Amino acid sequence: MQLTFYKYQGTGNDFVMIDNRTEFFPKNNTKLVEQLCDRRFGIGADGLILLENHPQYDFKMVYYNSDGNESSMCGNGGRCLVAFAKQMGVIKNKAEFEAVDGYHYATIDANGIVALQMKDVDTVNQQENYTFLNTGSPHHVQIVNDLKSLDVKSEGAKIRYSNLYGKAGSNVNFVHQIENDIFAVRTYERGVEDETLSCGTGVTAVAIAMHQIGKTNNNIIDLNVEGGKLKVQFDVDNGKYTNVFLIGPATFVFEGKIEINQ
Ligand SMILES: N[C@@H](CCC[C@H](N)C(=O)O)C(=O)O
Repeated sequence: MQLTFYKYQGTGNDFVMIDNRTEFFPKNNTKLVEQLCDRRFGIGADGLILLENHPQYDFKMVYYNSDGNESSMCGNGGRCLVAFAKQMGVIKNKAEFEAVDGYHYATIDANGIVALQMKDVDTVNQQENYTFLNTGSPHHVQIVNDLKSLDVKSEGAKIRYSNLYGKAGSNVNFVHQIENDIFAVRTYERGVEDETLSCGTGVTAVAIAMHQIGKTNNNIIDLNVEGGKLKVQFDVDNGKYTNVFLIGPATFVFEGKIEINQ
């Protein structure tokens, strides 16, 4: 059977998009998702996303990591899915959708900049050398001295598989402060098991963590990632972060057809 796919990227975090409103896609076929995401034997991507119908909202998001497993929220994927839904004619300039972590609202402007509302955060676990929080996905956030030369894959894997996070593991973000409200971030992603060029829930976690530990007092924060630039803004009251928005480009790359055996 031939599968039509669309490839998107958000600051270099790339995704295979599939319009599954007719529910044709074999959702439990882990091997198939893994193969479609494979950069040598498939299309190549950090994750795969299904656009599905929703009874109440504009659409539903189903997200898989490149290892083929369905996972927790993907911020860049959510932003790319909004752009894809626009391309498919499902939405115009704003969207309401459901993802694994609940309801999301988003807007998309004429330049393809997507502002995606992320879940509220009211628990930030601050430790001496790191901060842990969940922004839809679990994130370890750690400030490092030499971000440029850090071996993110091996240092990230050590933390991801450490006793700290048990079987579920965590994504791991390494951070360097550039200015009061500007941070550089490199992320090791669980489920990709490598560094990716950007992680949306990751930079959201970094922005909130840096505010919570007093590295910045701004509520609009710039995040420089390997694949580009993102912005996170939020309201904060007594340690509770609300109206959290992840803002940045979501870009269509190409579309195609691929032969699959189910
Ligand atoms: N790339 C994502 C995060 C995707 C989920 C993550 N790999 C996990 O399994 O926790 C993002 O942009 O947020």
